Amino acid sequence: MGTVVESANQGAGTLPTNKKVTVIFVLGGPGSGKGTQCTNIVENFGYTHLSAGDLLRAEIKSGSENGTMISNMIKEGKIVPSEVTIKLLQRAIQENGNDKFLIDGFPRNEENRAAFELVTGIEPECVLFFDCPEEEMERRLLGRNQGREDDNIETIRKRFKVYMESSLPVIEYYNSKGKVRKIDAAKHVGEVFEAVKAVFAPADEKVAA
Ligand SMILES: Nc1ncnc2c1ncn2[C@@H]1O[C@H](COP(=O)(O)OP(=O)(O)OP(=O)(O)O)[C@@H](O)[C@H]1O
Ligand SMILES: Nc1ccn([C@@H]2O[C@H](COP(=O)(O)O)[C@@H](O)[C@H]2O)c(=O)n1
Ligand SMILES: [Mg+2]
Repeated sequence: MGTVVESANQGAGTLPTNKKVTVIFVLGGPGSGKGTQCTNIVENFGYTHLSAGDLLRAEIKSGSENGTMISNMIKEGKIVPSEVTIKLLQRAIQENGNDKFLIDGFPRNEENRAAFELVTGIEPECVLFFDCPEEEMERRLLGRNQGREDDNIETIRKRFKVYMESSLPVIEYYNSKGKVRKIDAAKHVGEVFEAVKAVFAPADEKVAA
């Protein structure tokens, strides 16, 4: 498994205001544990976590003119038009003092991927892929209990279908570019994080540990 080495240019992108940032995309099926592991990465490696789903849910709560459309899409497990999600991500990056971001749950389809690259010029440093069997993801989502409107069996099945048809091809695209770091996400949280740490910790630190 490769390591994440911060460098001046590789994997960094420049936003319109010339803010130079390092971005890691965090992908995997619904309930694979992306948010859980991002919290661990933030605490240990100084990244800022941006969840596309959380930004969309906050946009609904803010009373935005797009709120009803976003809410309907989420209830149906569908992917919101890229321009909406990218604007939210761009704003969050610009407003944050950090220059290292975990972008969780994005890009979700080819349109997300291509539009983000075109608008921001950002290429991810790497893609963390949380690989988990569907039956385990279903069990986790049904037990999550966070009041999410899409954590019901009907919507969960739609989300799995969208994941298989639209999101997996994006992971395959990055895999073909050698950017994917695949993690077995079916294990316990602590074990999954051990595998995540191996991606982030530079090789010399691993030897010293
Ligand atoms: N390795 C794990 N083993 C068991 N339960 C887990 C594990 N990782 C996360 N969970 C639990 O599974 C549920 C889903 O986790 P999480 O919210 O991190 O997934 P996610 O990939 O962000 O999902 P979504 O795509 O729906 O946002 C949560 O209740 C979380 O506590
Ligand atoms: N790039 C994205 C990300 C998410 N959505 C919508 O939000 C829902 C929840 O996303 P989570 O990552 O929090 O599970 C998702 O099912 C989509 O409806 C999106 O449209 N585009
Ligand atoms: Mg999540």
